[in-house]
Amino acid sequence: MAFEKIQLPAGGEKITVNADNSLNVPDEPIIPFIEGDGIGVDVTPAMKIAVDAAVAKAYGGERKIHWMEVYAGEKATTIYDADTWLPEETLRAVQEYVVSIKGPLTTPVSGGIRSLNVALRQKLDLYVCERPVRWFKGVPTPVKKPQDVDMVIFRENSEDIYAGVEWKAGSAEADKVIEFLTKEMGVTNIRFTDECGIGVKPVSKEGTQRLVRKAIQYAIDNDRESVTLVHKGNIMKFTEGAFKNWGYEVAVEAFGAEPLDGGPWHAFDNPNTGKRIVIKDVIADAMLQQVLLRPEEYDVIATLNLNGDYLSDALAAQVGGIGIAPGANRSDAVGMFEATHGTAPKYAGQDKVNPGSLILSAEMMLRYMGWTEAADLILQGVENAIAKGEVTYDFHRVMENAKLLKCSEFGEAVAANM
Ligand SMILES: NC(=O)C1=CN([C@@H]2O[C@H](COP(=O)(O)OP(=O)(O)OC[C@H]3O[C@@H](n4cnc5c(N)ncnc54)[C@H](OP(=O)(O)O)[C@@H]3O)[C@@H](O)[C@H]2O)C=CC1
Ligand SMILES: O=C(O)CCC(=O)C(=O)O
Ligand SMILES: [Mg+2]
Repeated sequence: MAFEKIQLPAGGEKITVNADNSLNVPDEPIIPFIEGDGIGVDVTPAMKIAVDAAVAKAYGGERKIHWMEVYAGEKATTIYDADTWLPEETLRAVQEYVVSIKGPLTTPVSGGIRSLNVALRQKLDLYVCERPVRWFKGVPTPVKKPQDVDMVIFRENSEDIYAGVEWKAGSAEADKVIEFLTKEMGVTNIRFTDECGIGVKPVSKEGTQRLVRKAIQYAIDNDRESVTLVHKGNIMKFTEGAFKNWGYEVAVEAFGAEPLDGGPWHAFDNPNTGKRIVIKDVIADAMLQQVLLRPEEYDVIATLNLNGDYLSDALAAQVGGIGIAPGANRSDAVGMFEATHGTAPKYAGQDKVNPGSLILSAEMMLRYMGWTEAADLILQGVENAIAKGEVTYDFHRVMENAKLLKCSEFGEAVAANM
């Protein structure tokens, strides 16, 4: 079906998906992108500069990305109409073209959609939010040994309190739910039943296990030593506690893990390398201090939606901040790559912020497409630019003798340093 507002690029083809969810990536794929609100106008063009340069250098003209702009957020309201934040054809394009990339989107202050970012993930069932956290030499950080931080967060992306099942204090709906809980479910410990907001936290076995399975498979494929299930199961027994139990269960049933020293930790041998992979769990508050004090003990992390949101920004700070923290939202085949940071409105349009987060998200995208040579060049470009002290304001303000670059100039520096 044709699109109404989305313009197809002059050339290029669709990426397609095989029955086993592997991708067929043509030499000239069409990649949809959402520019993003706020600093999206700054970081998205800088990302495209770096990616186009990496692809050109890696494949000498034999491969090329054809970018196709699709709309969401404030830009969609100007292209479609004032109430259209997430057009149906954007969802269709992202699904049909399989691999896409997006800038940050503002959560509208009013209107039906709670968060466009969350809505995109839920509508496309992008249930894995993968956020790798590693340090690049030369990046200023608040910790003494940032090189010890090398973790990959697998954040469950479709459930938990992000499902948005909640009712405003004083509404008829909230009152009705409170009445049901107190009168029919025997709940006696809602402290103040008047003017009380109510939220529901759904966490399912299927939702948990499909996420944990991906995290363990990642550990196998990438020769990682451990997968840590992060939860607050001591307090939220039937949601976060169940996440932990179902996580161990999938390790046993799908990967043959066995209890380690009587449990609860488990382990199994990586079928590719023969090395042991440990499955362990840590309670979420303790985890926030563990990753600061003993980061070398943590590798792949599998966690619920809200814990993953907190943990990914906290860990990003340890390696330089969210200006350089990348991410991917994935279903079994569809991948939408996006920065960890938001729209940083006070910097919008100033060509100032760090595009590193979106550039490194594009690096994940290229690797997902199997274009590893181009992905490696992106890493090289980022590493070399930073090592030379060519950085944006966020790093510059805490570095000595560095050269202050604009956002677009950092994109060009990545391209020049491959
Ligand atoms: N996935 C998404 O699209 C996300 C969207 N959002 C949305 O973004 C909006 C703003 O959220 P907010 O909480 O302010 O968080 P932001 O991530 O937008 O900004 C917080 C601070 O982080 C720093 N920062 C963010 N991005 C960069 C960058 N590229 N380079 C350097 N520094 C950066 C800035 O710090 P400093 O001021 O110290 O320089 C900035 O003020 C909200 O509407 C929120 O809902 C939020 C998170 C994710
Ligand atoms: O959608 C939002 O506004 C916030 C999303 C977010 O914080 C994240 O994805 O890390
Ligand atoms: Mg966040």
